[in-house]
Amino acid sequence: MLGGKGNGASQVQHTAPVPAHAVRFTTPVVETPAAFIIGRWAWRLLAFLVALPVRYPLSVASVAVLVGSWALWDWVGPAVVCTVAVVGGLVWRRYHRASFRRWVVLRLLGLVRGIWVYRRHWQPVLVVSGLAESYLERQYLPRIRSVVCSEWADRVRVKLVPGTAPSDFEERTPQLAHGFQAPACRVEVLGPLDVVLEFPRRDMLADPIGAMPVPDGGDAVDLAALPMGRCEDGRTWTMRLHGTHVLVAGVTGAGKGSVIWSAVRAMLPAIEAGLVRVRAVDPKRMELSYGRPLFHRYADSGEACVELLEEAVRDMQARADTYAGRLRSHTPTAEDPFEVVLLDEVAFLTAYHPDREVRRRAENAMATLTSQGRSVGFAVLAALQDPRKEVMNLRNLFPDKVALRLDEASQVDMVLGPDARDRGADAHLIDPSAPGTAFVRLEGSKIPTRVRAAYVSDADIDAMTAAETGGEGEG
Ligand SMILES: Nc1ncnc2c1ncn2[C@@H]1O[C@H](COP(=O)(O)OP(=O)(O)OP(=O)(O)O)[C@@H](O)[C@H]1O
Repeated sequence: MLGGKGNGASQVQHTAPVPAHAVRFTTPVVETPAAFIIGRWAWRLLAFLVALPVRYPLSVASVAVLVGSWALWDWVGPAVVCTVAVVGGLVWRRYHRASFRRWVVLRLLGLVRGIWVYRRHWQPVLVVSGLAESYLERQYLPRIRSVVCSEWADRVRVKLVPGTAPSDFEERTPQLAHGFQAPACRVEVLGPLDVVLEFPRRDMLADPIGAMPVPDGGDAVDLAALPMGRCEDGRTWTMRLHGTHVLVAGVTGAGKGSVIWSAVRAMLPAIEAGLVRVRAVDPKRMELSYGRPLFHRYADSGEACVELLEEAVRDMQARADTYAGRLRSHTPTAEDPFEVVLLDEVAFLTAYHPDREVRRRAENAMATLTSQGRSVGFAVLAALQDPRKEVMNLRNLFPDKVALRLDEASQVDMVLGPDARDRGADAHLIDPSAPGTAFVRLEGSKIPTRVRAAYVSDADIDAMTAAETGGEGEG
C-alpha cells in the first residue's frame, strides 16, 4: 500500500508544510545599539549641512547676509537688506524680465514644486504605480536628484534603483502623469541609472500658430533647418529636407497640408531664385492645386502623376551620371537646383488606384527616388493618411517622419519607430481640435518631441503665388 512503511514513504501530515531542506540556516538577528543609529543620523545631518552651500548657494548666501546684518546692526540690518533686495528685484524684473524669470522665478518655482508636488507625493505615486522595489522586506525607491522648471515643463532628475531599467518608467508614463497631475510624462535617459522625467505644466501649442515669416532671400533659406512651426518648449521647429526624405502621416483633417505648405513657404525665396524646384503630385486636387504657379511641374490624374514621378527619376539618374566619380554631395545652384517632389496622399498611387500598372510604376518610381535621390539633391516630401504596411510598404525608405494625429496607438511605432510610444509619443491621443500638432524626432535626439506646424492660410498661399507670378496670382 502507498501509505505503508514498507514502500519507503514517510508519514506526512496533509496540512504540515514540507521543509525544502533537512537543515535550514538563518542569519542571526543582532540588535543595533542606539549609539550607532544616533551617530549615523548625526553624520547624515553634518553631511547635509556641509553640502548646503554647494547645493543651494543663493539661498544660503541670502540667509547668511540676513543673519550677519542682524548681528551687526540689530533689526535695522535685515530691514535694509530686504528693502534693497525687493527694490533691486523690481528693477531687475523691469529692465531684464527674461533673466529675472530664469534666475529667480523659475528657480523658486523649481524649489516649491520640487517639495510640494514631487517629493511630497513621490513615495505613494511610485509605490502604487509599481515602481518601488522590495528586497528582504525593505523598500527601495528611485531617488529625486533635482527638480528644474523651464517655462513649460518640470524636469525631475531621478537616480534609479540598481537592477531596474528606464523602461520600467517608460511603461508607466500614464500613471506618473496622472499621479503628479501633469498632462503627460516623457522619459529621457541621461546615463546609467540616470533619467529625467519631463512633466509639461502648460501647453505651449494650444493656440494655432500663424504662418512663419518668409526668409529674406534665397541665401537665407537653410534647407537643413526649414522653420515649420513651434516645439512644445517654445523653440522654433525646424525640419531638414535637403539630404533626406520626409513622410507626414495623419488621419484626415490632422493638418498634413500645413506641414507641406510650411515647408514650401520656408523655401519660397529659394524657389524664386531657381535654387529649388518643386514637383507636385496632387491626386486629391484639393491641397496643392491652390499654389500651382509655385511648382515646376504639377500632376493630378493617376497617369500624369506617374509620368511626373518617372520624369523625376530620369532627371535624378542623369544628374547621378554627371556626378559619378566627380562629386559625392549636392550643393543647390541655378544649374543644379534642389529638386523636391511633393506627394499629397501617396496611398492613392500605391494602394487605391484601380489600375495595377499605375500602382506598380508609381511604387517603383518612389522607391528609386527615395533610395537614390538624397546625395544628388532630390527629396520626397510625402503625405499619407494610413501608415499600415498594406497601404504603404515604402515607409522605411523615408528617414524622417512626422506623426500627426493617428487613428490607433499601434500606428505610432509604425511611423516613428519601435519605441516611440514608450517614450511618450502619443500621436493617437492628439486633440482633434488642435490640427497641425505632431510628434517628430528632432536631429540628435532619441526622444520624440511634440510640435505644431504653422498654419498657412489660403491668403498666405495667395500672397506666395503673387510673389512668384509678380502679382498675377492675387485674388
Ligand atoms: N497647423 C494648423 N493650425 C491650425 N489649424 C490647422 C492647421 N492645419 C490644419 N488646420 C485646420 O484643419 C483643417 C484640415 O487641415 P488639412 O486639410 O491640412 O488636413 P489634412 O490632414 O491634409 O486632411 P486631408 O487628408 O483630409 O486632406 C484645415 O482646413 C484648417 O482649418
